[in-house]
Amino acid sequence: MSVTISFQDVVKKYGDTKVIPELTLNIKQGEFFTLLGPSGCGKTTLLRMVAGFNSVEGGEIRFNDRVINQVAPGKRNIGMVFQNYAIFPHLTVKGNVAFGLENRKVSKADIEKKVAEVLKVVQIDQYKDRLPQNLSGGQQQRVALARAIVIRPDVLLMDEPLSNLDAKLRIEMRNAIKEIQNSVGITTVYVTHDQEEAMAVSDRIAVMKSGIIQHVGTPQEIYQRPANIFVATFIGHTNILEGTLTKVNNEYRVRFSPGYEERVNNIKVPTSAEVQPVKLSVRPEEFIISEDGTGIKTTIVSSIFLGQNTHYFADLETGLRVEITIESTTGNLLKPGSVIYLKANMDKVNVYDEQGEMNYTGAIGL
Ligand SMILES: Nc1ncnc2c1ncn2[C@@H]1O[C@H](COP(=O)(O)OP(=O)(O)OP(=O)(O)O)[C@@H](O)[C@H]1O
Repeated sequence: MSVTISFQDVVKKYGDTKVIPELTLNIKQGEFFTLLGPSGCGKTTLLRMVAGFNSVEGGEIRFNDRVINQVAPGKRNIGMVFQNYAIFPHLTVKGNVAFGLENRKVSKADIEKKVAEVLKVVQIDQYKDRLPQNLSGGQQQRVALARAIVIRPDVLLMDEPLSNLDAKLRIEMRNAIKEIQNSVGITTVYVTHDQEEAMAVSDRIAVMKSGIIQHVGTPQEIYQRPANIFVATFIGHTNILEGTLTKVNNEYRVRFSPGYEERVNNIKVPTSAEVQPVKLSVRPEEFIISEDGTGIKTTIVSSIFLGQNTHYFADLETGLRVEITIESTTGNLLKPGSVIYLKANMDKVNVYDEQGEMNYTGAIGL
């Protein structure tokens, strides 16, 4: 049976170093939950704590209501998939998948039935008698996944399962993993440092930095309203511009510096300051070329034609280089040296305090 996983003030120390300080997080039953963050932020450490391979130095980890801090790894009913597959080279596909069940003393007839079922789910039943060396990387990863889910675990843990595959296969396999997880409904914790992969597979994502969760949300929430500038720049591309936020008659206006001023909706500011410096996050696709000579003055530096869109690099008068994505037209590309004026789609702009720690902007009709 699939379970909820909750972390309450969980601490991990290696020697005297706290790599995870007091982490609190709740993962829902059946959810596909991803830990995402740069190398060394503590994703694998946290996953290994759930698996029971790492000790817990403080707080509690629960499966449903049961505290599992002291439960041995073999008693947690967990399925695991790693980057290096870790399948047995001397066993056939069927033998690999049956292994966990044989260890659990399941009857022969039951093993046959369960293995056949799972091989169908992961779509490798036609290779059931092959040895792993005669399978592609993607097929081997399917075997690893089959082996993890055949025992009907309460929790499925995956640590960078796709990083050994080439780019095309990664996309194919991430779709397969998402579909398989959906069909079996096991609570899944997935670790990756690849933000695009995280967005593609997850119900929710926790973005981590230095052992601390920066933002937990759906892929849309995290992309559209990142909690702070670290998250905004880690997820997709964005431009961070300087500006000021002014309150006039209960209405907020943003001024890009240098640039122009425009009204913003959905702003919540904890201070009563009427004018304050802010940081503005504008994704490349949220710039609009202004036709009336007002806006943020920029000079085109270079362009990359990507088919449907053209990506430009341009310099502001301050020297700050920004990225702009514009739908390609059949006309000419903007040439290096061309001066254009930019405005931003204000509904999609994120307004942060001066430190970039707090997002003042509210939800976008999610
Ligand atoms: N056994 C250990 N002893 C001491 N420090 C460790 C140990 N394992 C990990 N660390 C440290 O803990 C921190 C978190 O490491 P962890 O492997 O969890 O990061 P990660 O986010 O999974 O990184 P990556 O994406 O590179 O795998 C790092 O600073 C790492 O150097």
